[in-house]
Amino acid sequence: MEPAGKNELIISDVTLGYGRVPVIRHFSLPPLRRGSLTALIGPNAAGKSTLLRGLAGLGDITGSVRLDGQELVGRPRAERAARLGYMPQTLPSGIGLSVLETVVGALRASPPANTRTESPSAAPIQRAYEALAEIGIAELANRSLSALSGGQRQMASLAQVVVRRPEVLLLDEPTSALDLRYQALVMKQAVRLARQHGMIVLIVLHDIALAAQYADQIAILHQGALHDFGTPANVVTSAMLAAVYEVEARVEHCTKGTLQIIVDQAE
Ligand SMILES: Nc1ncnc2c1ncn2[C@@H]1O[C@H](COP(=O)(O)OP(=O)(O)OP(=O)(O)O)[C@@H](O)[C@H]1O
Repeated sequence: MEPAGKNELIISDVTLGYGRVPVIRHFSLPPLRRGSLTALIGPNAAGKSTLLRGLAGLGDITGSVRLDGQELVGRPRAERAARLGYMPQTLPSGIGLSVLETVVGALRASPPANTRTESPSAAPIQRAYEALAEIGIAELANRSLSALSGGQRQMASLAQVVVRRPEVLLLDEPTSALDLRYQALVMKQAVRLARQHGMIVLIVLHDIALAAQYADQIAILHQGALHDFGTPANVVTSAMLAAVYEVEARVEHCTKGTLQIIVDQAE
């Protein structure tokens, strides 16, 4: 029998915010398994970014975050960063550096915690090239990061996280600046990283249809608390959209588990 919490990320009773005011209050999720992709959705200012930052070790957090049964809250930032890869919503411009240099820099700053990589002994530059090729932007390797478009920079930022092969991927709106092709590419890569490398992927999305198409489960955050958690088919409902987003909308289920949300424009 597996020891308690093995292969799982368990978030329990987490509270955090800015100054004295908590944004996230007593937040818990059912265990997130290795190999799974969970979408975190919710309205603007619900606290999604705050939660991801707290999980990544940025900001004072109380409660418990256990990975493989080991408590992460209170552990040194570097240790957490090695196990949890975090892609922030606001991306650094990396002035003067090429995309490749920023990916090498990310790898050197926070080397993988273990050797669960295909080529653990490969040189950082080779690994960085591999990461860029893996997410489909090898042609950007020698471009200056600060000269990229918003979408290209988002892809480069993803490469900076993926290259480290963390056990947990925390991605804050990684598709917000991407066109349709790259949205699908990023979501497919996220699923692949979960399945092939046993990562636990937690990804903030505003596009509920995209979340429903790719996520194994969806967590809905509303005013700093968990509103619901479950499979897309179970949690994406007209009642949820009315309660959480305050919109009148229909949810139409299409083929292959996809869905369409039609918002009633009438005031
Ligand atoms: N640095 C900060 N200092 C003080 N308050 C903050 C800070 N960052 C965010 N907040 C507040 O915390 C709350 C949650 O913000 P957060 O960015 O986590 O929401 P979000 O769900 O990610 O929103 P969005 O979908 O708009 O990105 C908001 O009320 C916001 O004003």
